Amino acid sequence: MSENSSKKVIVGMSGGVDSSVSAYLLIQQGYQVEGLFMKNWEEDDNDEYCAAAEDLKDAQQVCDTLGIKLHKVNFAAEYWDNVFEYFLAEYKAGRTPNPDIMCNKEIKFKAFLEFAAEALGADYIATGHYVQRREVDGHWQLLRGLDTNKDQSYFLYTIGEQHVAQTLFPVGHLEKPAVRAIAEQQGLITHNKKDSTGICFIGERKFKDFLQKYLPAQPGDIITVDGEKIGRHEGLMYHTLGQRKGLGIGGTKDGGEDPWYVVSKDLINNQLIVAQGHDHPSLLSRGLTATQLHWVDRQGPADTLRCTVKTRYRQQDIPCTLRRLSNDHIEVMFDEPQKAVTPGQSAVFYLNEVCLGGGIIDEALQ
Ligand SMILES: Nc1ncnc2c1ncn2[C@@H]1O[C@H](COP(=O)(O)OP(=O)(O)OP(=O)(O)O)[C@@H](O)[C@H]1O
Repeated sequence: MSENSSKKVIVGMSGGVDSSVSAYLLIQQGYQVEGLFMKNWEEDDNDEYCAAAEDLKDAQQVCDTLGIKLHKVNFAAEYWDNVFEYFLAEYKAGRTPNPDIMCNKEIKFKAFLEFAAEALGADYIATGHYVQRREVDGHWQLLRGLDTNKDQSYFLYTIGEQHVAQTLFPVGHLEKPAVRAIAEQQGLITHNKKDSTGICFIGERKFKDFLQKYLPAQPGDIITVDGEKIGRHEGLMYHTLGQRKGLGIGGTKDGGEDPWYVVSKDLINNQLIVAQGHDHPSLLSRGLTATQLHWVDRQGPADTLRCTVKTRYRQQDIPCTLRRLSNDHIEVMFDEPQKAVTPGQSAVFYLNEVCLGGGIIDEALQ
């Protein structure tokens, strides 16, 4: 009998392939495995989008195939209060939030973890995230997933060492095609299910219509960096910095047909500020400041640190120097200027494979 057989693991079953294979691998490793499906969003009666019911059906079928129990829980109230309200408030403040990061912090590694430990007696929880963990001198580190294409550490930087210690990531050392192959071999119906996209738990809705249901749009002017009015926008919240498409404006007589890019938002005057050409200097930042910091080791760097940063998911690592301005405020200077550094998005720091933590971008430094 392996020592794992005395440990109970609750796997977050999303109805996707990664969590299906995670549950299978944990069973292979000898753990006592049960699944937990969360519902975090209540659809309207007339909502055409109801993927949650499909996902639950798939999760149940996978658990039946694997011969494990599936529990269900509803965290829609927690999601609304701690993720969705924040998401709306950030949009209102002219920023571009990342609700998936907040969802991991408040739901998967808080509500879910507490429920699994307290109500279901879990020793560990497990998820199908593509990240890894390692214990060094009695401290748990969060590492990037082996599959560089799928690495999800960017979304998990808010989780502290104690959460890493309590969580197993069974697919983090695998490449996605290998995960699908295992699912197929094991006859799991999720083996060819498409990867989820869209906002976590809200899904792939028409984003503009969805946001409009909650925040009234305020149309205003589109102004060039030189102060010339060149069009109208339907609402600042529909635009993000560095965005190229959808401005509804063509070229100008002296700028040729080069496309326009959003370089900033003037909240006071409700103006969208744009510049022409993808390499316009207004699109570039030398660095950023960030707040709402979370460090996996809970301490973070003492003063200054040479490391790398990602200012959005799937970005190449940017070499940088991080300097602490105060306990919850840092300045980060890039070795090379970067495009479209966006307030509200997260800056996540790495030392080689180790995800150190991160914060919310407050200001892009020009
Ligand atoms: N509704 C849910 N109930 C329980 N756990 C969930 C749920 N949604 C996501 N999770 C957990 O969080 C992990 C990461 O979720 P994400 O939405 O990023 O999906 P993913 O990477 O496509 O994984 P999967 O293929 O398992 O859906 C999942 O693998 C699963 O363990």
